Amino acid sequence: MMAQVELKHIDVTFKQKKQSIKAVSDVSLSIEKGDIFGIVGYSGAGKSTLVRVVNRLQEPTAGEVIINGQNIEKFNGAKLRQVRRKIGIIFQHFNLMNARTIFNNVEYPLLGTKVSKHDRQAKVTKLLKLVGLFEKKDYYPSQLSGGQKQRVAIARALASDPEILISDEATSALDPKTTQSILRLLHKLNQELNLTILLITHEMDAVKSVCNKVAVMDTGKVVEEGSLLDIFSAPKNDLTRDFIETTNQIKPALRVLSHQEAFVNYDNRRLVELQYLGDNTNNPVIIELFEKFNVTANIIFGNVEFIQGVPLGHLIVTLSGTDAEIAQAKEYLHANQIHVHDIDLARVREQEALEEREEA
Ligand SMILES: Nc1ncnc2c1ncn2[C@@H]1O[C@H](COP(=O)(O)OP(=O)(O)OP(=O)(O)O)[C@@H](O)[C@H]1O
Repeated sequence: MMAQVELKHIDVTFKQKKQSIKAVSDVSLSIEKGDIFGIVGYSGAGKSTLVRVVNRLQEPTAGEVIINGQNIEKFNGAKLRQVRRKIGIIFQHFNLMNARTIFNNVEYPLLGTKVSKHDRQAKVTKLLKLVGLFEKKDYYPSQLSGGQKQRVAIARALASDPEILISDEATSALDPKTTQSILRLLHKLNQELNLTILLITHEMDAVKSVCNKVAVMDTGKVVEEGSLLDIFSAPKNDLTRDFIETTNQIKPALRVLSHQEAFVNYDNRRLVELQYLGDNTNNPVIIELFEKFNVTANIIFGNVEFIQGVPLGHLIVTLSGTDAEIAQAKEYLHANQIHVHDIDLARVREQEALEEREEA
């Protein structure tokens, strides 16, 4: 299948008087039609600069941008405008026009096109209904909540029938519940309009909710990339792990344990984290450990979530039995595609102290 957006070896360097900043460094990504592709990274990682390259709001210093098989480097004038119309964009601060009504905000991109007044009105009506805001059509932006403003911005972005929607931190100013409702809307648009979405965010939770693919950026580079399920079940990079940790309760659970009396002098081979994917969830493995090896596994904490419809489970358990029995039990778990990590609570405490010092 031909990629819809292909970025090849993109560099963006900003030259200032004394120094130059490499905001994007050798990034290659391939986004297929219908993807909801997450690009996650901390502030300054280069995400916004990278996506601005996609519609050439930012010229790359090096590399190629290929949209629907066409290298857009030499495009200008009408041809570039045409490409840009196929790429909608929404931002953190909505960028609505405060002096115009909701209706007129959404209609705005259609003014000055060949679309007749009648068709414009029909289209704006349809779009406002699609985002659930038709009743507010005569309101002004200042009369709407943040989530509602973002819905207007989405409707406006859809007015030119884009094939691709770039969401640049579009939920970052919203509360968690509103964030989820906007993400659900984006997912609906992806499904119903076959809209390709590029979701730029520093929130891995947002990526986890809607994306099918994700790239993690750090200081201008993509450090890891893959399907959502691969990234969540087998992250390779420390930064990716940090982002994933923000989306589940395992780290806080370990911190609580690390301060409990009962775990002060524990044997760290006996406190383990089990991670399993998909069908393994159904295996009564814990019971088998007892039946086969006489090892009891006591569940201290459990977290199961669905990633692209596949269950991903984490259990923190204590194992009791002889050393030999426990070693056998661990081997058996490995053989059943259940990852086993020994938990080092002393390290958990050190890590916590370190983070507290950094925050102070
Ligand atoms: N026009 C510019 N001139 C000079 N430096 C820039 C310019 N735009 C961005 N930068 C720098 O490039 C780097 C990447 O910025 P960018 O905004 O792409 O990051 P980001 O991951 O989107 O972060 P944020 O979410 O904070 O915007 C930063 O160091 C930033 O200061």
